[in-house]
Amino acid sequence: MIFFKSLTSNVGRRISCKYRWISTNVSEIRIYEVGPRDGLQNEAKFVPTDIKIELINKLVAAGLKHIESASFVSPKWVKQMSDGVDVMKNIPRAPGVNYPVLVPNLKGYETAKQCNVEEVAIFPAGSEGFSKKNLNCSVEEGIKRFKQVADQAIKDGLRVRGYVSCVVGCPYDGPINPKNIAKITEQLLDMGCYEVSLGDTIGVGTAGSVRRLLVEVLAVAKPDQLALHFHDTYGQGLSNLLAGLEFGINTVDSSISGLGGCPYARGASGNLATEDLVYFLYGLGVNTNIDLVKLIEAGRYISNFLGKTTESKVNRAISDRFNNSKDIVTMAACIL
Ligand SMILES: CC(C)(COP(=O)([O-])OP(=O)([O-])OC[C@H]1O[C@@H](n2cnc3c(N)ncnc32)[C@H](O)[C@@H]1OP(=O)([O-])[O-])[C@@H](O)C(=O)NCCC(=O)NCCSC(=O)C[C@@](C)(O)CC(=O)[O-]
Repeated sequence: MIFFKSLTSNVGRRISCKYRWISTNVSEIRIYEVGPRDGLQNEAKFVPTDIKIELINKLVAAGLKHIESASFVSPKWVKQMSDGVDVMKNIPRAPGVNYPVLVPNLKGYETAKQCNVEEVAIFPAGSEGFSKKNLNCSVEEGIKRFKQVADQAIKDGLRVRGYVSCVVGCPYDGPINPKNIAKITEQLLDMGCYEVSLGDTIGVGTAGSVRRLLVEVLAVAKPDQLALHFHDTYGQGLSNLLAGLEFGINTVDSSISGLGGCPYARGASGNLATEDLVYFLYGLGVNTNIDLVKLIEAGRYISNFLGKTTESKVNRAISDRFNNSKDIVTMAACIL
């Protein structure tokens, strides 16, 4: 804890010279797990509903409190998410756990409402090219459509989270001007989103481009209204995260086993792995209240089902060397 505080304040001082920004202390991080949605939506092999539910239960058992569990998008667009209703109706909802879902329009919202969700996420794009490919509309049309969803959800007493995707780069339009992202962030906050998650959808960001982005976005939002959502395509996820933490942002999206990617974002790969994030935060002395051993088991569960090697380096390092859970406990205890 002390080390982390001194790290943030030192880096904060450096940033304040260049960007006139004063860092806040971040001693607790809120993790927003996106594995069951962002993680699975790009998987070619259909994951049966009971496996999705078991994955969510394992993530709850590991201590995660915010788990994006499904999306109610068009099944013609993303077949993997077509069983969202069954997932949401059959998850045993644990007290104190938030199970948000992603919705693209009022039709998806109505389905979400029937499933008794407490939070929905809306997701305009940060670029015209990606908006067209992912939502079949312009950025402006997308904003109008999402405002209808936000208005209705707020009227119904639900929480609304916003995403902006392609915040650094777009596979169709190239580099993105941070001012455009700040404008969309402001529009989402004006609609009533309690938080806006900044998505580096194709994982091209670096600590430098993330800092430039945050300087603009933090002109319209407070750090506690933002979340960081990094894909790890170029291996920059953790360094980008550190750049974001320096600005006092304390909500981070991640995906179990580093699963993830968007079917409509060419070149997108997995999200920052939750196991790597938790290990990294433990190292900084930041409180996560997550059981790393149970998290590793959840990652192994879904990777085994998919027949894939985990994308989490932490999970791989531990799983490669130790094959039974007693050894994993020993190893984890040594690391921490
Ligand atoms: C927005 C649409 C629907 C427009 O798609 P469209 O084809 O323009 O819409 P439409 O209104 O013409 O509808 C086409 C058909 O889909 C149906 N439909 C329409 N809406 C729904 C719905 N909600 N639920 C169920 N069905 C729906 C509708 O009823 C119709 O069925 P038909 O009459 O042909 O039988 C489509 O483009 C879509 O679903 N896009 C979502 C794509 C997606 O899920 N992408 C991945 C998530 S975004 C992401 O991963 C990035 C993020 C958030 O993680 C951040 C980051 O990583 O950086």
